[in-house]
Amino acid sequence: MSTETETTGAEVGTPPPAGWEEARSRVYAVGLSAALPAVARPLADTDGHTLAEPLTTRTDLPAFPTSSVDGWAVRGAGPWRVAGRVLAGQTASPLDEDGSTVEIATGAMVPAGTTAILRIEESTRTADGRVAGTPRSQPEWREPAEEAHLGEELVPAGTPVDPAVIGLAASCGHDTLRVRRPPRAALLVFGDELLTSGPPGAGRVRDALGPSVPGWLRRYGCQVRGGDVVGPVADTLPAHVAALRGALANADLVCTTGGTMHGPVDHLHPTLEALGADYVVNTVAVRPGFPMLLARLVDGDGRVRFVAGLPGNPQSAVVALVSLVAPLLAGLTGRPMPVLPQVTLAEPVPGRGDHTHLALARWDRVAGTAHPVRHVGSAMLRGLAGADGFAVIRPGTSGAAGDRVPLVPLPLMPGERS
Ligand SMILES: Nc1nc2c(c(=O)[nH]1)N[C@H]1C(S)=C(S)[C@@H](COP(=O)(O)OP(=O)(O)OC[C@H]3O[C@@H](n4cnc5c(N)ncnc54)[C@H](O)[C@@H]3O)O[C@H]1N2
Ligand code: MOO
Repeated sequence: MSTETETTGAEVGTPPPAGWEEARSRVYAVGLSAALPAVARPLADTDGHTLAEPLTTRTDLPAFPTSSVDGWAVRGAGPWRVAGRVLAGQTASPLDEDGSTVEIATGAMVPAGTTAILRIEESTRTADGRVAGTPRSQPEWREPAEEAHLGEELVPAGTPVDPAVIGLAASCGHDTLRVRRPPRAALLVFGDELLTSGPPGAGRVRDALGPSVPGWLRRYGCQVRGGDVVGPVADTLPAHVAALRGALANADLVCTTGGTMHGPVDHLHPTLEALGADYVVNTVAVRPGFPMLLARLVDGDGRVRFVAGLPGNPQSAVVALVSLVAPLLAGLTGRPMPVLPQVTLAEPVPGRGDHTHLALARWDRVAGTAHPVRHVGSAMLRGLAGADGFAVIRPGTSGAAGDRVPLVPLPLMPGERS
């Protein structure tokens, strides 16, 4: 296996851990260079995809002068003689004579020659059947190109496609969009000590990651199918190699949990070596989560897939997701590198020496403050379940109340937490 940095001397062949920010940018750049192919998809099938090119409008928006009320399109001074009717969806004949009007529906094309539109509820009829009333002074129709000009860029490439983008694309004439699909992810859980049901005890713990990591991956926009979650995989090298080979068949990204260190039954590194992977990042100077890694495999036909090694301690596994997997997925889908919000620490947070400290915190978005939570050991999940993200305490510093620091958010959905 190739390693891209020099050795420390302490352990020949082992590169020093990457700095946390350096690891994130390296992973993002490698993801972007392996971005998923751009494909044309029918509009209704693009939710959750990413725009591979800017969204531009195929017409002026609106494409024609459009009535914004039900009423009378009039020409000149009233009362007006009724010359016909124009409904939404029809092309309107011009109003040729002063003193004439056509009944007009909301959304209908405004006839050429119209000087005003009179709302239906503000109109009356004269004894001889003509229309009378005083049109409001402000225009009651939308001018062509009021919203956008033909060819104008409305949304940049790299934007996640959501219902608002889909609606906009439809309204300006698109049948398909060029998009990158959601990455497909798989999960392998390593550890013979793991139970998949019932309470822990007698040296065994419940697998907390098999049931939870797919939900985080989906919240980051991945597709994870039921059959893509495998484990616990037996703690032998052949079982690991077979499981990883199988998972890589259909996935852009395989996450593994546990086995990242060099204990007697930690097989991840030899497995990666057996499959010919190379490291993008191998350990990161962050606590918790230090042994996290990202490796890359390139097929004979040039297809690139990634393996994210999440440490076995459950909170550390989530730290690896927010630290490495999130920027990788942004790169793979051609989205921008996630920008971290700045928050004000509400309480002091200790540093972790030369390492970045990711400290679980509740984020008060209104006040812009981060409040450290309790129960934050790397083997614990209690603090995580009440947190919104991790406050970032830079190497060689500690956080004092009032300090401004970045926060890495958990990919929670609206309505989750407060
Ligand atoms: N000699 C050293 N030992 C360890 C070091 C070190 O620097 N030197 N680092 C520690 C750190 S930091 C972490 S994090 C862990 C990472 O270990 P692995 O990724 O190899 O994970 P395991 O050894 O398989 O498991 C660690 C821990 O987590 C529990 N675990 C594993 N999978 C799950 C799961 N799916 N659900 C719940 N709990 C899980 C496992 O039972 C262990 O308790 O290494 C330290 N050791
Ligand atoms: O860094 Mo380990 O990931 O402390 O638990």
